[in-house]
Amino acid sequence: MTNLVLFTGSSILITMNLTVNEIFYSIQGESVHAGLPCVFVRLTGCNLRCRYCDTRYAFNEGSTMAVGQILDRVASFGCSLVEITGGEPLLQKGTPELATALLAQGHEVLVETNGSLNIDRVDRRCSRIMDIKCPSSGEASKNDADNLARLTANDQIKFVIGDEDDFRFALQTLDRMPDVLPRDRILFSNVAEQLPPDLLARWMLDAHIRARMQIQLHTVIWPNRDCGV
Ligand SMILES: C[S@@+](CC[C@H](N)C(=O)[O-])C[C@H]1O[C@@H](n2cnc3c(N)ncnc32)[C@H](O)[C@@H]1O
Ligand SMILES: Nc1nc2[nH]cc(C(=O)O)c2c(=O)[nH]1
Ligand code: SF4
Ligand SMILES: [Mg+2]
Repeated sequence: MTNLVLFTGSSILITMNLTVNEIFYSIQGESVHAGLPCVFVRLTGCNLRCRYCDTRYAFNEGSTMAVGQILDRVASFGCSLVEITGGEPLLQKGTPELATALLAQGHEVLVETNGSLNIDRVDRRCSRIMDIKCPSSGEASKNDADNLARLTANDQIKFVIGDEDDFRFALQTLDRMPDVLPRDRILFSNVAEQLPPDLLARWMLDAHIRARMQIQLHTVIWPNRDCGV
């Protein structure tokens, strides 16, 4: 969707609209930024259907907003850290413009993506937090292997592990990966309420893994909330 904004004189600015599910201010619950106050812009729509997805409410529901409206809403929270998530943010044509506009306003910008689409659609000054989907998600065949060569030291990768087969898959993927990311930017998370975190911890310790374990912090803080946090 596009909006046309006409200026006096000869220049025409074309700006994009996006479909937004929710915008909220919370404690970052994932990534290397976990624990920091953060504004979340959750975009509508996803091209995958992971078996464990905790955000199905963002598949279809949303309202149209112009980039400028999103910037105003984000600014109202007075927080420098912003995450664009979804749904799948790289699906929407306006996401690159939104990310670059947030950077221009001085925000630190995280983009959470499922790894099936070209991550270079968004500015490399963003930290792209890229899931590598494991077999138990049912969507591992959608991983774009070319994304591994696009990662920069500012990005993060994430394996959401549902069982031991997923853990082995993650180890094998790391073995084959270019050595771009430091170990603290390689994240292993358990599928909430499916894989007990102590089991994942044991596997990671036994493998002497060079990666960071994560538990979704917001689900610990707000166990009974499934959106808006
Ligand atoms: C809702 S997704 C949105 C961004 C993008 N679609 C993706 O999958 O990365 C955000 C993150 O939540 C993770 N996630 C979704 N459901 C989960 C669950 N039940 N337990 C743990 N992590 C989950 C996803 O794997 C992803 O890392
Ligand atoms: N608090 C909080 N932190 C998050 N980090 C990534 C999230 C996401 O859904 O992408 C998320 C979320 O939904 N809530
Ligand atoms: S890619 Fe992300 S939003 Fe889409 S189904 Fe999987 S976890 Fe949910
Ligand atoms: Mg979430």
